[in-house]
Amino acid sequence: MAFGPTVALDDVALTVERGQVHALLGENGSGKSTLIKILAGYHRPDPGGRVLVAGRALSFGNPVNAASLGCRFVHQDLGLVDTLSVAENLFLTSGFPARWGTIRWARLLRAARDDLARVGLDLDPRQPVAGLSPAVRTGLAVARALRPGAGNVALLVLDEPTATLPDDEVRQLLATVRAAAATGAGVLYVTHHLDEVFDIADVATVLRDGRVVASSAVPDLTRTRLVNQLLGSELDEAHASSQALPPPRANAVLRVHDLAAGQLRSLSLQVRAGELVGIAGLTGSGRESALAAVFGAVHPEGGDVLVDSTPLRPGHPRRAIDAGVAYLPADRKAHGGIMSLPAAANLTLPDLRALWRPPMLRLGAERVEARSWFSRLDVRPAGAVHLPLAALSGGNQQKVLLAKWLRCRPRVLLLDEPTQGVDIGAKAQIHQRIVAAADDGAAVVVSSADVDELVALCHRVVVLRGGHAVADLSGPALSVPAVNRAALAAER
Ligand SMILES: Nc1ncnc2c1ncn2[C@@H]1O[C@H](COP(=O)(O)OP(=O)(O)OP(=O)(O)O)[C@@H](O)[C@H]1O
Repeated sequence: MAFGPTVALDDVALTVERGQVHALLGENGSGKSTLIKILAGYHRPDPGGRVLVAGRALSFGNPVNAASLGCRFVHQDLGLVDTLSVAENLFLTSGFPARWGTIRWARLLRAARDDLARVGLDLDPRQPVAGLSPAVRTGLAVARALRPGAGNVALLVLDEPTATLPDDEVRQLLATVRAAAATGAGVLYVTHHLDEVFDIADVATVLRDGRVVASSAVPDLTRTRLVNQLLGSELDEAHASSQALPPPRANAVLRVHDLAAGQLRSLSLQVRAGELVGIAGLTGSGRESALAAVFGAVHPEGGDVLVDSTPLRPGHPRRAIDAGVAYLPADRKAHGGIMSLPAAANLTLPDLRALWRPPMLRLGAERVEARSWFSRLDVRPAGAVHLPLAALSGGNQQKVLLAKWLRCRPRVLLLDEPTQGVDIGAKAQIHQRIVAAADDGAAVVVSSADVDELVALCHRVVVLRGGHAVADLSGPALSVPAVNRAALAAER
């Protein structure tokens, strides 16, 4: 299957067995999403290929046929309705049990309990979805996909279900995935996390440049072998992420005092020029809203933010940008970029001054600049600056959005989940760029569910729990177990 000159998939063959978890891995842009979109009936591949589901041929470009053959998909966007209950969400796609035009609630609740038990979820089906943790929400989407009322399930496809989940929630979700395979469905599981492959997968297939480079039984694999299959060369993973950090300067650039927003009750923080500070915490700890509140993307309920001793006006992101603050949000599709605009335009959007020759924007110069950032962050395909952002793979979109803020040479760089969806090689490149921005004098704050990432990347890590900072770890006290201990300790 090709998009113009880009061959996204080339002669791909794989078999997912019933009752097994089959991991699908590959660098950003290697073709994973394209394969899933073909299975889901979204893309029609070039003639010649075929897909059999439980022995029956899939009719390409036809989502209804994919569903009737028993293919189910849990995409990164889970498609849950927050204002409805767990039970109502379960029945949304398959229809509610009804008699004489009235919903039979008792029957619905009974069936919902069975659906939840099938994937090991201990939930009250009457509770609203809005209050559920991300892992439980994903588990609920899995339970919905496996509902017997929705027909026989032959294949369950999960697209990076753990991309931004904290460790303890990943464990919870993996148990749900195991339970899903135990129901007899074949599970195709897309991930960038190698640990998960060894935790739950029976088989791992690796794509590179649209081709299958290896398909191995997981017991026959080692981590090094898998990394080599992914990257096509040796990569010293430890070296890639843990690097000697340049020391921070003396002057505090960012001062946050008693900030409150959403689940964040009180955050006070000083970040010096050249300093990399991590923010850790479980779902609900206040971590998710912390950086958005500092930037003003959400209106804080209280507190002050100062950049170089000048207070920012709360809830006014444009003022924050003018003061030299850059913010990469966690949800790149909703808030991070404009998917329909070319990648080059996304890159230059926050600061067009150098490209503006009234009454025209110098589009040629914009492309030249975008190409140079593409090469610095190894965005692929290298010549794709003119393509809409939506046409880049997820990990490459993330690199473009990071480049957009690095280009502004911010005084304060706020990064929410900066390496979500990026492959292990690209993660190391992104870390190097973030360290370079700090070395250039930026005060950097990184919020991430990935504690390994924070410990490898930051001078110190502030741990949030119950909306408050409960630990500030640095030097020898900074380690993955220490951060996890602080994040998990009993609520105050
Ligand atoms: N609609 C499209 N138009 C043009 N090119 C596309 C389109 N969709 C995908 N591509 C290209 O096809 C290739 C494969 O992309 P795909 O999204 O399948 O990668 P992926 O393995 O899912 O990557 P990631 O891990 O970053 O999500 C990439 O080079 C991508 O830019």
